[in-house]
Amino acid sequence: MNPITRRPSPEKIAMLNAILALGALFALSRLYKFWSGLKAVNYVPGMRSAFGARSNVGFLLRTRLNSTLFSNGLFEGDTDITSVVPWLHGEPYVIVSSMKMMHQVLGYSDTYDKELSTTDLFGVNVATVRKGPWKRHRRIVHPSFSNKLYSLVWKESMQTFRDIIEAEGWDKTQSVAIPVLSDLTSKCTLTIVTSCAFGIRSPWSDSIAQIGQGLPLGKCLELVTEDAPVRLLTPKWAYFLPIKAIKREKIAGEDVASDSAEGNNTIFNTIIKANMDGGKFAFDDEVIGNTFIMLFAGHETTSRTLNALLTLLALYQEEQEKAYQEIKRVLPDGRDPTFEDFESFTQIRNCIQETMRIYPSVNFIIREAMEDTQLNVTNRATGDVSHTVVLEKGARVLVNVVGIHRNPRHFPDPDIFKSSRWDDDSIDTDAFAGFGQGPRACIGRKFSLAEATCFVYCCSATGESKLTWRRAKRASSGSEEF
Ligand code: HEM
Repeated sequence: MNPITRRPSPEKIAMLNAILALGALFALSRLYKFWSGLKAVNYVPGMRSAFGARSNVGFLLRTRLNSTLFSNGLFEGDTDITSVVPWLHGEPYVIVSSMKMMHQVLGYSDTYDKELSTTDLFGVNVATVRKGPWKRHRRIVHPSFSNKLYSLVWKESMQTFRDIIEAEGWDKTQSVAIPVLSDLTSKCTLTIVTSCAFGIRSPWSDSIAQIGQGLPLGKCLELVTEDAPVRLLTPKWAYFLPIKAIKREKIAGEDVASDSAEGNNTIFNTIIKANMDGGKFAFDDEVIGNTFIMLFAGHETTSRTLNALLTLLALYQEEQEKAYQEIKRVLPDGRDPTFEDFESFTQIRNCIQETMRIYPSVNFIIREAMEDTQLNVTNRATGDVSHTVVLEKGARVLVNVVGIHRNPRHFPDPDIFKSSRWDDDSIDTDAFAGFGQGPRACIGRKFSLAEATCFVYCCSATGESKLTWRRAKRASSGSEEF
């Protein structure tokens, strides 16, 4: 064959050149990304990987980085600092794992602020905005978090548990096997938070056994999104108009300015009331954003905590017994507890806190440096400041909650579930970051503690019941039996 005829055409050569040039450009851009990442963390030693600690692509591909970083919590080395610098996708982070360093980052100073969120699903809200507008947002939501709301949380939690027992037929059987515990806790917390946030009470009609992997979150959100924007955007006088879309029974029947109805203690109603100006609603996106964030901030977090709590109580029978004895002590007459009894359940609260220490449902908290600053780095063995690291404006710091909670300097025998450590005065409770720290700490702390306390009571109140844990027959199914 004539070799000349085998030569690629000029078009092919041009295309090949273009591909090579693009490849070279891409490689250069990744090299630049890596180099600027190293600079951003000021060359703090740590992981150098394809994907960053919070890279969505990394999460999708389930890279080793994402799983090892947060499950181990601690790192090799002499200090409580490390870093992650990705070269393919994601942001570089300095990672801190001690109480002192956490306080520098999350404390009351203007040096650090929230990392700007790229997506605000339902609009700007108190959890995502930066310091400037944050005070206004916090003022919008703060009135909701009162004892009136916590009483409602308590009542709804009790009611939800009664619904579960009836719908699942737990009162007719000696033992209950829960195939996937997270299905139960997730549905439970969603039911409670939608009820307390919006006054929407969904019946526990679908058995969790039938639900399997999928939860009716979509259905709930559908209900919520149907009502909320209409209510928010409709002036009061418009309720009298013969328009079907706004003349819903729910909306038309409610006087949002009145305090008399019990349902008016929902987060939604209180936010609306707090934003009424001379009898008119001060409608805007912020009210929507701030109401919806409660669903997201308050649902999965509490669900994961309940999941871990029940599992740990089942594994540590003596801790479960202590909680049970406390219930009998606080309620000797066998009555159901009310929210007024909440503060008396100190043992249960210790168990919840200890669960959140070992398995925090928010396992890292991120801040961005608003100015050039210095971070005082603590020594792993002594806790003293060993050196300082200079960070430039824009550097991102990840507070490793798991790392702090499992740091033996703060919590001796960190891997052991020991509720009594919270009665020990020598423990520095400021090292607990389960609900965050500083001005941006969780506003829903008491909400979820009340919910979880009530849940533990309800579990023990179904007769002389006992939580036990059995390994699932099929290891891959992840099911737990109680
Ligand atoms: C066990 C359950 C919960 C955990 C572990 C949890 C954890 C946290 C953490 C760690 C923060 C601080 C985030 C940061 O500093 O960047 C936070 C903030 C927040 N949480 Fe929770 N939370 C829980 C339940 C709730 C509930 C039930 C609600 C509402 C109903 C809620 C609403 C919020 C809001 C609005 C913020 C933002 C506060 C602000 O920036 O001013 N959380 N939460």
